[in-house]
Amino acid sequence: MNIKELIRDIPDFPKPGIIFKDITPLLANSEALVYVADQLAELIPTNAKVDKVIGIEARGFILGGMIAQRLGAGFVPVRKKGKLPSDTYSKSYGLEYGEDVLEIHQDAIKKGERILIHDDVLATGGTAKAVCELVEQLGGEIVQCNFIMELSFLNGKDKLDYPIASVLQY
Ligand SMILES: O=P(O)(O)OC[C@H]1O[C@H](OP(=O)(O)OP(=O)(O)O)[C@H](O)[C@@H]1O
Ligand SMILES: Nc1ncnc2[nH]cnc12
Repeated sequence: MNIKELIRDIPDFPKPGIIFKDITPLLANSEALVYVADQLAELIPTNAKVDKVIGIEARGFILGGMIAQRLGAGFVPVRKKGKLPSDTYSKSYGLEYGEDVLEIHQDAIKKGERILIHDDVLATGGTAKAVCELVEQLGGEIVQCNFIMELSFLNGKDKLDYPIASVLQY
C-alpha cells in the first residue's frame, strides 16, 4: 500500500519556510489507518516485551493507542504543559518550528517498565529527546522510539540514544 500518497505537503505551515507533512488524509482512510498501525507494531523486534506505549500529544495519541492495543500494552499520554491533572514532571524543548513544555504524570511509569515511545513525525528530534528524558527520570527502559515518518534531512536520529524506527523516510 502506498501511504506516501496520503501524506500531503503544506508549504509555510505553521511558519514561513516549513513544509508541513499533513497526515489527516491518511488518518481518514480506514485501510491506510489499519495498515500503518500494523506496520508500526511490526517495527518492534519480535519477542521485545513492551509494558507501555507513550503517545506524544497530539498526533502521537492516535497511532500510539492503536499500537498499544496491538501489543497488549498500556497507553501513557505525554501532554503539553497544563493538561495533565495529577502531579507531573516537565521538560522544555525545541522543535522544528518553535518551543514548548511537555509533561508526564509522575506515577505513569514504574521503574524498570519497558516503554515504546511513539509519535507521528521525527523532525529535529527535540520532542522525542525530551520524552526520552522524562522516561529516564521515571526509571523506564526505552525499547524503541517509533514514528510514522522520519524527516531524515533534519538528523533527528543523532539526538536520540535509543533504537529508532519509522515506516516512511523523507
Ligand atoms: O522532531 P521535532 O522537531 O521535535 O518535531 C516533531 C514534533 O512536532 C510535531 O508536534 P507538534 O508540537 O506540532 O504537536 P501536535 O502533534 O499537537 O500537532 C510532531 O507531532 C512531533 O511531536
Ligand atoms: N515538517 C513537519 N511536518 C509535520 N510535523 C512536524 N513536526 C515537526 N516538523 C514537522
